[in-house]
Amino acid sequence: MNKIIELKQVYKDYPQAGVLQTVLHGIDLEIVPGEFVAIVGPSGNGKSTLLNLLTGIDHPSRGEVIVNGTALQSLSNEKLTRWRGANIGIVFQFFQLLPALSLLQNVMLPMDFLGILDKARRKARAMQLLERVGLADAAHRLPSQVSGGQQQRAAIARALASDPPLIVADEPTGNLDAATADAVFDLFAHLRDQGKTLVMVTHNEDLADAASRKLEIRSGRIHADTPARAG
Ligand SMILES: Nc1ncnc2c1ncn2[C@@H]1O[C@H](COP(=O)(O)OP(=O)(O)OP(=O)(O)O)[C@@H](O)[C@H]1O
Repeated sequence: MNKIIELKQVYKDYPQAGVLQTVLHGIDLEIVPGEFVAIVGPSGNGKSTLLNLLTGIDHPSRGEVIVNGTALQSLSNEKLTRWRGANIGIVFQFFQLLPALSLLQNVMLPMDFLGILDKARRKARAMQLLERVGLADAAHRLPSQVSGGQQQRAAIARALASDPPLIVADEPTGNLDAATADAVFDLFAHLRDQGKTLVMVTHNEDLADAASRKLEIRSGRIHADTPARAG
């Protein structure tokens, strides 16, 4: 079967107090299109590092990362940025909204960057995405004028703007109250029904249980790789 993500013997070392520490130890992983993967495991065990590698935000010390048929280390930084915009929707805490732009402009940004659609359609699509995450009324506000949870939802809308085949999220419900977390949960279920691939780190057990596959990372290794629901 074709794969959307392939990691081959991926290692990541970081210098810590002048000594090289291995944070990921030879990860082999294949994810096929349409999978909904929850990455779980204790804090500090390499989950975010793994997401950074499979989005090309960081590179492995050794090994290969291939996403949607592209070996990420083969791309220049400039090409990688463009490639990422078209292929991956990212929902990370530090991938923040631009403070000087309204939520609507932030959601339009990936489409502006890639030159997708004409301006009127970009705006209509961005508005539609904001509606989907319950933010139609806040579309013209700046990020500083809405709550952390609303910013998080706007970031999810932005991640979907270029209609990427892959969505990668780090704690997507981390900042959200229960009702909003449920709305995000429904949105992800809808994306799964559309055949999108989702890879997310989550401590939310409901979200992890709704995944089709659960990867447990311990000490930089895949400790368990299981279908999240029986059958
Ligand atoms: N840029 C970096 N430089 C040095 N060490 C780093 C860097 N990024 C991560 N680490 C170290 O790598 C290890 C794994 O970190 P990582 O953030 O991947 O863990 P995590 O499982 O995502 O944790 P959490 O659930 O708390 O987010 C930690 O010991 C961390 O201190």
